[in-house]
Amino acid sequence: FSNSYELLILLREKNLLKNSPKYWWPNVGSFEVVVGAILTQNTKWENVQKALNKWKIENGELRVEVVASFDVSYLAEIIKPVGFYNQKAKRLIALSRNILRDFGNFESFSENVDREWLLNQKGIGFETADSILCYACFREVMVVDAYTKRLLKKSGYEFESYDEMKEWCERGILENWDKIKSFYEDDLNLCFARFHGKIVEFMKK
Ligand SMILES: Cn1cnc2c(N)nc[n+](C)c21
Repeated sequence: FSNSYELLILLREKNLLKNSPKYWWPNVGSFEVVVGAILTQNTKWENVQKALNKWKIENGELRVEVVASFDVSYLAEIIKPVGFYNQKAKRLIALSRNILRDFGNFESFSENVDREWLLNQKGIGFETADSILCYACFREVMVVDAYTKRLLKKSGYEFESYDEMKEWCERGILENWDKIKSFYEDDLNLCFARFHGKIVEFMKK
């Protein structure tokens, strides 16, 4: 493939998201995605699901107001399966408090947050910030991760930086946006959400 549009076409034929939620990440558009994006750092997704399921059994749906009120030891106990649980608990509580301080609630955060604000939060780097923007805030931005890097490297592409790889992934598709729109029946096509999900599922096989 010579650009990301052609890569998307190749991946689409493999029907990689048939067992996944519509936009791949479970509960897109929710605060749960923000939590999952932090929890999944340096661990397997299965561990994140374990921690989230345990959490929801005890506390019901994840809400930013509730996390902001947790003490670190209580949250660390719940998220133990993901590793680095004290650090992640501290960061999730601080992030939740900053969301309430700067935006008032999750809905306003989802509409108004930008990458800079996220990158200023402790424990949020490029991949976590872009995951939150894409899957929690419905922004058409591409998430690139170790799977993306490996796939592109295998196909002969080398990049100097995260942002250069992200730009390559976005450019090819944006240049063919009119064709893309015809693929997806609904308006909210979150193309990059599916594209990233397909790459991860392809590389996990
Ligand atoms: C949402 N999400 C984040 N990281 C994931 C992964 N590695 N594998 C599968 N899923 C669904 C994931």
